[in-house]
Amino acid sequence: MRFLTAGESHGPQLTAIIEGVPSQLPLTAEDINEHLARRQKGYGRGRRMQIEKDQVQILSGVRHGKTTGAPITLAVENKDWTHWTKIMGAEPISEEEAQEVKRKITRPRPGHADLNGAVKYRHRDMRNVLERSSARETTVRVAVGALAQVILRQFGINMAGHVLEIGNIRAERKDFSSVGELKSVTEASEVRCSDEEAGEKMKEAIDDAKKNGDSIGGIVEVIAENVPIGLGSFAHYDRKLDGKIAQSVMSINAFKGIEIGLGFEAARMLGSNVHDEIAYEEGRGFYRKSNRLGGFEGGMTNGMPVVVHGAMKPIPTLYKPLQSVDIDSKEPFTASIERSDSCAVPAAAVVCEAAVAWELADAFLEKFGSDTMDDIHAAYNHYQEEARNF
Ligand SMILES: Cc1cc2nc3c(=O)[nH]c(=O)nc-3n(C[C@H](O)[C@H](O)[C@H](O)COP(=O)(O)O)c2cc1C
Ligand SMILES: C=C(O[C@@H]1CC(C(=O)O)=C[C@@H](OP(=O)(O)O)[C@H]1O)C(=O)O
Repeated sequence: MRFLTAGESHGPQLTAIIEGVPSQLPLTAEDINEHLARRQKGYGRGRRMQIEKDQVQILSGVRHGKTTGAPITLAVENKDWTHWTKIMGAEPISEEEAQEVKRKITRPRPGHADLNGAVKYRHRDMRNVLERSSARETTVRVAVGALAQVILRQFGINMAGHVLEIGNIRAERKDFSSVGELKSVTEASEVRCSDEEAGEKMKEAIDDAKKNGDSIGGIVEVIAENVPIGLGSFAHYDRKLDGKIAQSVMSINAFKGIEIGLGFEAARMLGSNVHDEIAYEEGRGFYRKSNRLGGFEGGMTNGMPVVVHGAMKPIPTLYKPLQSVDIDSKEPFTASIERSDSCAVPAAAVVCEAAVAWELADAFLEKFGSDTMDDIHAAYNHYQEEARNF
């Protein structure tokens, strides 16, 4: 599969075109809206989330609730667009009108794409950069990830994304018997954290940051269970699935790090405490007694749950302004802002889940075929039987 997204933060809509989705997959807008609503929630978000009510429109590739195998178009409206039609319209306008509508953005915000994008594309109005580099785009990436999860669920692969850390507040690890259980607990929490006590402290940390005009980041975790052995390949660098997941997660706005399993911690430990010993049981086949490596060896899944961590930096737009330099006057200034999230880590957990879901679903279809669901089920069942009896 492949997909492209298009759309600006304050333009009319965000759009995704997804190619390579098999036919006969049951798919409804509700399957996607559920995830869009999850992304909008979470403690620490700014006023924009009160304006938007993200709902997908399925504009092609689905008929009477089932995919046809043709490219699928998903669109999500920006409700805020009504306030921006003049500023963001596609029709040409004169210099005077441009002055009237809104002055050019010439003050780059540290931590954003503004300055690099302006130099690269030679824009003197940095709105041309910030509109597309905004994390508003993650809306439609979540829509694409929701579709990927519909595919995965057909094969019993369940996923959850949740918050492990906000600033220096860390959640206590709890044992859940299933990803579904983890998901229901975390969705009930405003910070999407399974540890109630830590969750309250996380909210306080977000409040403190906000009160001080600051922002705060954190770490999210995504878990996928019932993933078959052998998605991805050791055979070539660009087929290694852990590498593809890393690219996808790092492409999320404000993500500065990714770990699979123990991740960076593995580098500080001895080998005997890192590697997952192999066991065998008649009827079940090979399995591991532990899952420190997060379900990956040799760029391939090993049948254990896939465990991915992503680190999000604090939101760059601060009410406590940072120093910058105007690109026209070359004068220093301290940035002022109208609105911003103070923490978007709970929302980012949903985005990270979508990124991992896409890569897993793509690798799944690469292994089991991608034309029509019946054929994929047959290939999957045959392979799983072989793997159990290997
Ligand atoms: C869900 C989500 C919401 C975000 N909201 C904001 C925001 O309100 N204000 C802001 O300055 N940055 C926000 N960001 C982060 C910026 O989009 C991001 O830092 C910026 O585009 C620069 O990209 P980089 O941090 O990946 O280098 C958000 C990120 C995510 C994932
Ligand atoms: C719109 C979303 O996030 C936006 C991401 C964002 C940024 O700079 O990345 C800045 C803010 O937008 P605005 O400047 O319009 O308030 C966030 O609200 C969203 O997540 O749907």
